[in-house]
Amino acid sequence: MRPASAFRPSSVSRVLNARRVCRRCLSQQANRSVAQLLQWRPTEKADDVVINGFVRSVRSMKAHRFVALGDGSSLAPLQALVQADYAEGLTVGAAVRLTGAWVASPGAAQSHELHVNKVEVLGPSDAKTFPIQKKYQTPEYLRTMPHLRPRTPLNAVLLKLRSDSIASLTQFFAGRSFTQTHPPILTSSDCEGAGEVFTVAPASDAAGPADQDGPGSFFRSKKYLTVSTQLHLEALAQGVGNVWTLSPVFRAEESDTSRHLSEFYMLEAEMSFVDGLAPVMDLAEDMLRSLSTNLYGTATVQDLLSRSRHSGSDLAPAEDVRRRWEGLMQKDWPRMTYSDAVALLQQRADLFAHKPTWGAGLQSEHEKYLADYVGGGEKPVFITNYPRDIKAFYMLESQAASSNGQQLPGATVDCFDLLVPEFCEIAGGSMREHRLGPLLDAMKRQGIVGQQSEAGAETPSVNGLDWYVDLRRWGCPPHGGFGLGFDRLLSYLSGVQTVRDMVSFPRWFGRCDC
Ligand SMILES: NC(=O)C[C@H](N)C(=O)O
Repeated sequence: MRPASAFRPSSVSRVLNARRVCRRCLSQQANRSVAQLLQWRPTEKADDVVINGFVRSVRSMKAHRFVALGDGSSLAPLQALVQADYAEGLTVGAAVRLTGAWVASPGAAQSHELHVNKVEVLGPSDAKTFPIQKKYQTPEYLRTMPHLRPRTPLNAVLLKLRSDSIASLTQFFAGRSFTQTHPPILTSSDCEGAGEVFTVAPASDAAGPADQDGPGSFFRSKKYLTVSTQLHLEALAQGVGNVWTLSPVFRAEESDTSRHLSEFYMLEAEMSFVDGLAPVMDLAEDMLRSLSTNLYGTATVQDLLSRSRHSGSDLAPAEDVRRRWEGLMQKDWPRMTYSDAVALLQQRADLFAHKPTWGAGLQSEHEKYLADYVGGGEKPVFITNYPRDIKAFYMLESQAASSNGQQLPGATVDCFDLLVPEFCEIAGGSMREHRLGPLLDAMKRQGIVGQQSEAGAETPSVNGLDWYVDLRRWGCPPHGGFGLGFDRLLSYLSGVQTVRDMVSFPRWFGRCDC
């Protein structure tokens, strides 16, 4: 315990010199963050430093209090020393403004601390009922109060990682002259054809699904929340060339897993006049390498990587997460065809619960093996040219026979899944079928073309996708693109084990709390 006099405000006026002017600039900055202040390590005491924040914890000594103050800008809190007689209202959760002297700290846990001479309680908090505590709280418990969870230091750093990532990606695409677009959220069709759409209707149509389709309904036919903006991006790419978006998408999957959400952000890019799959994969690879290289040295990422080990298993060990960043920064990610991948898996069939079979989708145990084995447990891996019959109708049939020589041209499609170690798939893309006839054939094969023609229509009804078919009628160049699960990527890069804890307000099967 230190004597109270050690943090009494100094009234000694000092001669202004250049260094002092600089210090005054920082001390008077109105919106300086805790992170910025923690980086400032002056050798002399700096008076009149003002900081806003929330009280994370209070440790009471006889004559004074140690207050840990956070504002979401860093995992580490700022330590403030407050005389006991100034400390009224300094309770856990309170929003406060503290003014004092910024001085070197004798404690080992921090280089500097604030010796407070003025306390303003701007938003009081009843510490007895405030549910967020400094001690470890399980992710399951914190998920029950998503409105308060952003106040936890980890959630705040994750929000910063998200923001920094968006800034970096925006810069990447602008540097390549991609146009950022806003495709619609309400759509007329299920893009992937997988039937995992939410329908949209006014609350006044609550009478039932029958009311949501037909001339009496709000939109005069059934509408959905988008599952992927790809189809609209294809239309936009015909207007302005290469395009991208970061949009919310919605999937009514009844999967209760750590990797699935009902609402998530998908980064999607579409390239126009592109002759093959390789440039599309190059774009995805360059984008992720640029993102990881740009962000690795930032305070946010270093904060995440230097965190102390949590007592729970809700965060991957920092050294594993560091390896993920390093893997993304490496060049020349392996690319392997699905046929070669299945052949490789079949050699190790003894390892798997599901037998690897050509023509079936890869199970996550297969993807995990491929990511670990082909990518050496570090580099992401592209698996390409999956069988046509397990992929979406819009993918371009491969012109060559399958790489194992056993399948004819057209048995596979020009597509890829991007697998990362531990997490498996984070992105998928393809060349799109840009020719009218083959596209209609694929839609028929997959049962997307409706039974009866709409009155006066020249072609059979294609379940709300007539406009998509139309894009092939007038100047449709070869094109392709990909979609990347943004929240899943951020989970991978932060070490958060479930995507539900990556998103502040997660929605998944059975849960949409506030
Ligand atoms: N833009 C894309 O290629 C993403 C694709 N439509 C998907 O949902 O996986």
